[in-house]
Amino acid sequence: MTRPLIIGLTGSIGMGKSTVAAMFEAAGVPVFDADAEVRAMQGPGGALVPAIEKAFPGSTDENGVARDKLGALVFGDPEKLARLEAIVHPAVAARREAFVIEHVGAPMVVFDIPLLFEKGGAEAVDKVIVVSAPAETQRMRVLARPGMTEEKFAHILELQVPDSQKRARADHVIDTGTNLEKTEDAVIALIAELGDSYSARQAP
Ligand SMILES: CC(C)(COP(=O)(O)OP(=O)(O)OC[C@H]1O[C@@H](n2cnc3c(N)ncnc32)[C@H](O)[C@@H]1O)[C@@H](O)C(=O)NCCC(=O)NCCS
Ligand SMILES: Nc1ncnc2c1ncn2[C@@H]1O[C@H](COP(=O)(O)OP(=O)(O)OP(=O)(O)O)[C@@H](O)[C@H]1O
Repeated sequence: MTRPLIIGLTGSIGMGKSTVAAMFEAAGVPVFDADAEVRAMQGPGGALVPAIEKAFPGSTDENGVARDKLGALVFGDPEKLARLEAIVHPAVAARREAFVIEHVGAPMVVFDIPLLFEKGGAEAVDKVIVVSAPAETQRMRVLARPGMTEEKFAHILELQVPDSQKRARADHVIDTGTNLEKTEDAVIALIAELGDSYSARQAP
């Protein structure tokens, strides 16, 4: 059986990636949510909790990883962030591979990966979709979130590949600067186009 077409879905903070991923899911495309996998493995009894406690003593409790505490420790300290990534990323990669095997026979699957360009992985997918909106729209969305500050937003942006570069490297860009209906129409049209490319791959 042919492996599904693997689509990497990415975009900078607040660009609407989660919303667009939900649109793919609603259209019947299986979506692997890297962030959700990380949260599950960092949650109560999660597989990564002991290793994270060992590397960052005091960063976990009975509810698993205290993400706000760990975030404050690692964002702003590249060496610590790299140490955390060395624990988290191989585990996510293993879950991703299991997901593909589970969906052999499906025409396509989406990997929702916030840091696809930042952390490598763009070469491990067949197509890259970048979700994007004007910078001012992104800014308004992000600053409206509870607990977000100008400083935190600026710092996260610094850690992320700029939107312009992501757009340039994408196979497809989904614009979320318009309304949800237009974005959904774009998602449906793209699924049809990618489905055609899958059929072509299967042709003898
Ligand atoms: C440090 C943690 C616990 C902080 O969690 P918290 O809920 O406070 O923040 P959240 O995950 O929402 O991240 C906030 C912003 O920072 C960005 N970000 C997260 N991890 C990283 C990273 N390794 N490098 C650059 N940016 C990052 C996110 O994309 C987001 O835009 C968490 O981000 C984490 O475990 N990160 C390491 C694992 C990782 O790389 N995850 C990304 C998906 S695989
Ligand atoms: N056309 C659109 N497409 C997508 N999202 C939209 C659109 N119009 C408005 N929005 C809103 O923008 C916000 C985007 O948030 P979302 O959580 O999807 O972003 P994200 O890129 O996943 O963010 P993060 O990387 O921070 O997790 C949502 O509140 C969503 O309702």
